[in-house]
Amino acid sequence: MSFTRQLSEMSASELNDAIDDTNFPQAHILSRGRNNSVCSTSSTSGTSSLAAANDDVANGSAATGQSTVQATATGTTAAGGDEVAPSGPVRPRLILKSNSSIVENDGTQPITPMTPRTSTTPGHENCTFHHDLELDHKPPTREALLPDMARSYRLLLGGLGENPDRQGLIKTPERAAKAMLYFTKGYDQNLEDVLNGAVFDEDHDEMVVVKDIEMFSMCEHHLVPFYGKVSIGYLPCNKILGLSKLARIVEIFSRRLQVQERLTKQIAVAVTQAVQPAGVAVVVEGVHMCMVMRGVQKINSKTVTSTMLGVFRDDPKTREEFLNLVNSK
Ligand SMILES: Nc1nc2c(ncn2[C@@H]2O[C@H](COP(=O)(O)OP(=O)(O)OP(=O)(O)O)[C@@H](O)[C@H]2O)c(=O)[nH]1
Ligand SMILES: [Zn+2]
Repeated sequence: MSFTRQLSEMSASELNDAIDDTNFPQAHILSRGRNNSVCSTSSTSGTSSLAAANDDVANGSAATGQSTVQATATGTTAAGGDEVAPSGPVRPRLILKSNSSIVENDGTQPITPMTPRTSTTPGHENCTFHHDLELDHKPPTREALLPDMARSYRLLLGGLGENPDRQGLIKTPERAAKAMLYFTKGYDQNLEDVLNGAVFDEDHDEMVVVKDIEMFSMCEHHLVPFYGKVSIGYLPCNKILGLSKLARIVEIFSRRLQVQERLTKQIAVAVTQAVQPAGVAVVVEGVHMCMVMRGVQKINSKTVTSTMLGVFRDDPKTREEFLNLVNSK
């Protein structure tokens, strides 16, 4: 497997474009699925006709895996319920336009141009992280950040009126710097490495849900933690993901400075990028320490965010099945 674009290299606006592409009617893209799979590439609007005038389906050759889409996106499936007959309507595959390694361009599809990512800052030409935030400062390795960070923490201690040289605090700046590097280690990870090839061909088209994945992240507004749990569901199109990789995807994006909404979206896009399923659903439940330890001090409040793509967005039955599974004890 080779992704030509890393998700972590996509800017925030590119991520949003990717999401939009899968959710809005204007973005319909129809082409034959990979390897003539029964799951076809398409956008996921529930309003469009994806009637691809597929003679293969009409003449019955769909059973041999030659089909594309002949039905609207909605109603082609109901996970855990109505089975899709091999010769019947097939489930549209979710795609990301921005990722040219996923879209099989038949010449009619607009591909978002790639933004050159190489830093022009001297000494930072080979930087591999922070690109998604478009930061100017791109040090060559994360560890190279430590001395500057430790100096900053030392200043901070002084600013608090503390004596950074007293015994208990002597090593605190270095410890704090290392801790902050750990809290943000997701900047150093990318989807392809994390997946480690654990994408398997499997003739399975029922919902896969991994729920209650612990998540620890850092609020980008206050630099204090928010934590909670993530539940991910997807409807495979003949490709499944190693189960642990869903939790690892959560780590990539939670171990950064975040807002919960973006975290939710990035996880959904990453799963899409990994297995091009018929749909992805992500629900994140978070407790924000900036609302607990300070500010409004609402210790029991929880923030719930969700991203529903593909059939999870278009088909209420599929969405309901996912939410029931997530909410069951
Ligand atoms: N949407 C969203 N907001 C967040 C998240 N984490 C923190 N915030 C909010 O970011 C906002 C920052 O608001 P400001 O008024 O600039 O900062 P503040 O004075 O510290 O705000 P208060 O927290 O209300 O005291 C607050 O409303 C936070 O609750 C998040 O993940 N998503
Ligand atoms: Zn906050």
